[in-house]
Parts: sequence; structure tokens; C-alpha cells
Amino acid sequence: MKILDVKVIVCCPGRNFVTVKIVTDEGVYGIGDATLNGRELAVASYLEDHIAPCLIGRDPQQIEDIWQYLYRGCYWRRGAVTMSAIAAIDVALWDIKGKLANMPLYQLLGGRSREGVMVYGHANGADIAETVEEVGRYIDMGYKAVRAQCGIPGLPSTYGVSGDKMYYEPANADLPEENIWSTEKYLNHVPQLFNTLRDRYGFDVHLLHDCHHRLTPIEAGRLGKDLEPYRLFWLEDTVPAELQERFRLIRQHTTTPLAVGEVFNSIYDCNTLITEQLIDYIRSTIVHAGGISHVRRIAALAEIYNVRTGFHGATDLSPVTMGAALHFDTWVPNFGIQEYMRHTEATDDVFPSDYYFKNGYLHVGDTPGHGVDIDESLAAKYPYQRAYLPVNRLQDGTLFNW
Ligand SMILES: O=C(O)C(=O)C[C@H](O)[C@H](O)CO
Ligand SMILES: [Mg+2]
Repeated sequence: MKILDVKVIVCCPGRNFVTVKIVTDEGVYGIGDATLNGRELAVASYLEDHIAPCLIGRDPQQIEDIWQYLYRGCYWRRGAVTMSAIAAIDVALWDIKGKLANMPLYQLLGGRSREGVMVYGHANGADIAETVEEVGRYIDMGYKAVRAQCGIPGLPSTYGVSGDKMYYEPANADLPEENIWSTEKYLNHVPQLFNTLRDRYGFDVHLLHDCHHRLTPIEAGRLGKDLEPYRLFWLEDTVPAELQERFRLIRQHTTTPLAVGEVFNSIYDCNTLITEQLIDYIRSTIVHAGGISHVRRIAALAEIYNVRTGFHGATDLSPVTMGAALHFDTWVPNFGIQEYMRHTEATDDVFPSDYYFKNGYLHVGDTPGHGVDIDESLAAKYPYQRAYLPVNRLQDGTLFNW
């Protein structure tokens, strides 16, 4: 069997997606997601101009050899663009493998470890009162776990708060929007939100929160300690994690579970965090961390150190990644939770899938492969539209973390 074509499809059904379609000489094809929010065309070019020519004529069944070829053979290893491009090829090859074996991916990986995949939704509001109502709405929809993000008094906007309560897309402008941030205002406000949520809903619902990389280690230690009475499922992205040792200080101050990793793209970004048990959940996901073949290695290392998976699942990860992630989640022994931000209807039309939501869990279907496809003619109706994630400044104008 040989690879005949590696097609890169860029479309924008509500937001930009980059999709790879690997076509073989026996008619079987596989689909992979290569979407990198705000830098989509860099990955599209990496795939079209640098990877595709090397794959024509290769045997698509050699998933591991092709992964090693694209990783070690690149010389300039790792990085978000490189690893997203490798991920897309990897997932498309696993999709082909499943179709050839006539098996859903979770069977190929080792079979079902759980009936359904527990997910968390995103409740958000302009203030505590609205956020509390939104958490209630998610509970009424059957969610067992809800992330709560709310506006901060005195700040015009903040991460995770949107007008549309079922859909959140932060890449929203032709040039980066500038947000304003105050850690002091934030740290004074967040504990009140969770105190109100626990008073209203008790402790049966899992509550999560995302700091989105905006604290220093000691501020993260303080917030983690302030939130301990509310027993969060996790506190996410407390500090930018380029320096993994930063988490040692946080760990000394709080037992609030910590999650990190959605911006990581290889095991080397998290090996210290995992082996020193500085975190409780690793969020590195299939589209940005080298695909199923590499994320499987991260999950295996994490299992040894009692770290569980908690894949990133925002709207800028396409249904292809959600499909592949759900098969992985259905199999992986040290599963934690799966983020589930719903896509637009237009996106779901472009990417038909067989997974479904029921009573707080997502369930994969038994379609061979990952169960997600792309409608190329429909995708062509949604051309790329440049969009950037915002940038963040402190109130004195200092450029900060978004
Ligand atoms: O879903 C999350 O936890 C996020 O932090 C979402 C990110 O801001 C988003 O994926 C960036 O493109
Ligand atoms: Mg996040």
C-alpha cells in the first residue's frame, strides 16, 4: 500500500481549521487535524511544502517509522508548528490503520477501559451571579463537571468570558485585540465565585477553573490555598510552564489539584512536572503534541506518577481531534477528564462524526478509525479568514500573558 496524496484543507466554518487528508493507492484515506489557533497557515505550509513531498510513495501502515522520520528527520525538533504538523499526519495514519483493521481506534489502542468519557463544559458570566446561573444550566444539561470563569470587577474583559454562552472563540480579530489585566483584582475575586458556587450547588458537581498562565508561583500558591475549602477538580494553567520547576513552589503551598499542558508539544515540556509529581493532570492534546503516537508516551509516563489525562478540548481543536481524543480517552488507563467546548453547527456539518453527548459523558461510535470525516465541498464554502488570539497588557501598559 502506498500514499498517493497528502491534501491540506484550510477552512473557516465559524473559525479556521487546518485538516490533512492522506489518500492511499487502495482508496482508503485518513483524516488529521493540524489547527494551531492564530498560526494556522504556518502549519499548512509546513505540511504542504515540507512534509507532503517526503510522504508520497511511503507505506501508510508504517506509522511509527513515519513519525520518527518526521521528528528525527526534521533536525529542528519540536515546537508547536512542527508537532502539530506531525500530529495531523500521525492521526490520519491511525485513522487509515483503523479502517484497514475494520476497528474503531479505541479497540486498536487496547480496548475499552470505560463506558463513557466524562467531560467538562464551560460556564461563564459577566459577574458572579450570571456565572452561578450558567453553572446551574450546565448541571441541568447533565454535566458532572463544569469550568467556571467570570468577569472581574474593574476589568473590561477577561479570559473565558463570552457573550455566547454555548460557544467561545477567543481568536476574534484580524489583528490581535488588546485586553487589560490586573492580577490583584483577579485574586480578590475568584475565591468569592467558588464560595458562592459551593453554597448554591454543594460538592456533588466537579468545579474547575483556568488561570490561563497569569500568575507567579507564589500567587498561584495563594490562590490554590484560598480555593482549598471549595475542593476544585483542578486549577489550570496557573503559571506559564516553560520553566517546569516553577511548580515546586506552588506545590509547597496548596493541595488544590493542578492541571497544565495545553500549550505543550512534547514529553520534554512536561517530564519534570510529571516525574516530580508537580501536577495532577496533563492537558497536552493529540493535535499539538505529536499525535496519538507521542501522547501515548506522555500518558504512559504520567501513569507511573499518578498523573491523569485531561485533554484540551477548546473550539479551536477540530472535531477530528475531539474524535481521536475520545478514542484515546476511552482506552487510556489513567484517564482524568475531557474538555468539551461545543463547535458551531457549521463546523459539525463540515466534520461529520459519530460521537455523542449523553448525561455528562461523551461516547465514541464504532466506526472504523476515529469516526470523523471532512466534507470537502462544504469546507470549500468557508475560506480562511485571518484571526488572532488577543494580547494582554497590565493596567500600566506592560505586555503580559494572555
Ligand atoms: O480551553 C482552554 O482551557 C483554553 O485555555 C483555551 C485556549 O485559550 C484556546 O485553545 C487558545 O486557542
Ligand atoms: Mg486553558
